[in-house]
Amino acid sequence: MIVTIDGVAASGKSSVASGVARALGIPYVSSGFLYRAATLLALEAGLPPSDPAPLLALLRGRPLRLEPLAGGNRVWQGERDLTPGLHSSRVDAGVSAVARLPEVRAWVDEELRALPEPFVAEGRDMGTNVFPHADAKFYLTASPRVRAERRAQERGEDAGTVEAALIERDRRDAAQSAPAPDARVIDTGPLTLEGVIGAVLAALPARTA
Ligand SMILES: Nc1ncnc2c1ncn2[C@@H]1O[C@H](COP(=O)(O)OP(=O)(O)O)[C@@H](O)[C@H]1O
Ligand SMILES: Nc1ccn([C@@H]2O[C@H](COP(=O)(O)OP(=O)(O)O)[C@@H](O)[C@H]2O)c(=O)n1
Repeated sequence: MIVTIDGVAASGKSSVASGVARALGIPYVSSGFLYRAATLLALEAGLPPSDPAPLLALLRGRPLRLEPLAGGNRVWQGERDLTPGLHSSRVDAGVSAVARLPEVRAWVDEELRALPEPFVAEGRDMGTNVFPHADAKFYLTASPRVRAERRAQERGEDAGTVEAALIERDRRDAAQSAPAPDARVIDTGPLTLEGVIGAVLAALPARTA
């Protein structure tokens, strides 16, 4: 059984996916962590985002492992835990360019499709491209201002600066981010986190919930 939760940046995907997964007693999978990990490694190695070959060689030479824990995902490269470095402003700013590369998308898709069911998968194209046959699909939205205020509070940053960066990342991600035609779209703006998790759980087909 697969439930997909896609949406724009900071719309609540990982918090909602985690809450839904806990309620169902299954793991959740953050596809963005793999894009972020690839970006971190590219930045560390000084690789240009326009050239996928050296990055793919690096990813295949020292494979990454996504650990889909219910409370929060982790990404490992051998014994090194990459997770603490995945949410810096530097990775935020570079990730869309890396995620645009078809070779990197194929690598992420392959990693995700190898994971054992059941799980809740969150990202941008889980319901459209990676798991089109998912049992239930959701797409989360909220205004840039609401999302910026939430993320600024989480990171202790200025809401105006965060909002500008979110709008720019939405623009760069537009090509790889769209609701599946059969996804239920939820505006999380007027809802609490618990409210969104409840709405998702209430909309699951009987055999899934
Ligand atoms: N409906 C909501 N109401 C209030 N805060 C929320 C809601 N959904 C998410 N948040 C908060 O917004 C922030 C961003 O959520 P997150 O799950 O990281 O989003 P995403 O995975 O889409 O980037 C977190 O601090 C989270 O607790
Ligand atoms: N399925 C996915 C997931 C993420 N991504 C890319 O990875 C970036 C980081 O994703 P994320 O889900 O961790 O980001 P947030 O929305 O949590 O800020 C996005 O801005 C996209 O560029 C993607 O292209 N496709």
